Amino acid sequence: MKKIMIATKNEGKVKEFKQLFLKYGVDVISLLDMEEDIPDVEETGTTFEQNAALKAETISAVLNIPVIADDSGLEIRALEGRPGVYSARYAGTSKNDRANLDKVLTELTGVPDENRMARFVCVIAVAQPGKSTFTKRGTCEGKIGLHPTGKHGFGYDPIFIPNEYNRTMAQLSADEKNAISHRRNALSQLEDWLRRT
Ligand SMILES: O=c1[nH]c(=O)c2ncn([C@@H]3O[C@H](COP(=O)(O)OP(=O)(O)OP(=O)(O)O)[C@@H](O)[C@H]3O)c2[nH]1
Ligand SMILES: [Mg+2]
Repeated sequence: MKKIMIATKNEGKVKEFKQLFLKYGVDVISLLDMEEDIPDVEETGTTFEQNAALKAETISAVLNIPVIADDSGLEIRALEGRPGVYSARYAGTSKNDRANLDKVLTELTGVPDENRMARFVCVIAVAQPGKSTFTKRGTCEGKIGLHPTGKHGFGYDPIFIPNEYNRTMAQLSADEKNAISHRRNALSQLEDWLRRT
């Protein structure tokens, strides 16, 4: 089976990519599979595209193989797009999912349902030795609920209600999330590259 390295240490992303790549006959490996410890790539960019490219290119250069990376996050209209690229570390550098979503809910206290619009964004970068890096962006539109609900997924899934659903992303099964997610929508745009690789 073909193998692809994803430059991430996020278990939630790895699990989803493993399932999403199955239909392309690709086995996903990640930094969590590496024996030697690979230091975190500092996410110094101000856009998802910059950070995804930074992670993919850094790890591709270290391993000298093609690498893809995912930079993703939640953009909330009433918060002018925050937490955005800072989604993983919104409540501090310890990357605590629960603290992050509690901070969002606190900031949205008193904001009525119709003003709680949000979108998940996922940018996938592909870095290959000797070739130019390219990126693809997928989104998933929805709104922020009033309370965390559901136990599937990761991150902000318990407070994100996708459009046309009355359940949070964390109440959807893995298959249901993978059919509509920002990650699915970004990966779909890589199909040509996957066929050629
Ligand atoms: O509810 C969610 N469902 C999702 O599907 C999702 N995708 C991303 N996120 C949030 O955005 C951060 C990404 O930040 P991020 O791209 O820098 O990743 P990360 O730092 O966790 O891992 P790495 O890939 O950088 O190693 C994550 O930590 C999450 O908080 C999600 N939340
Ligand atoms: Mg990160």
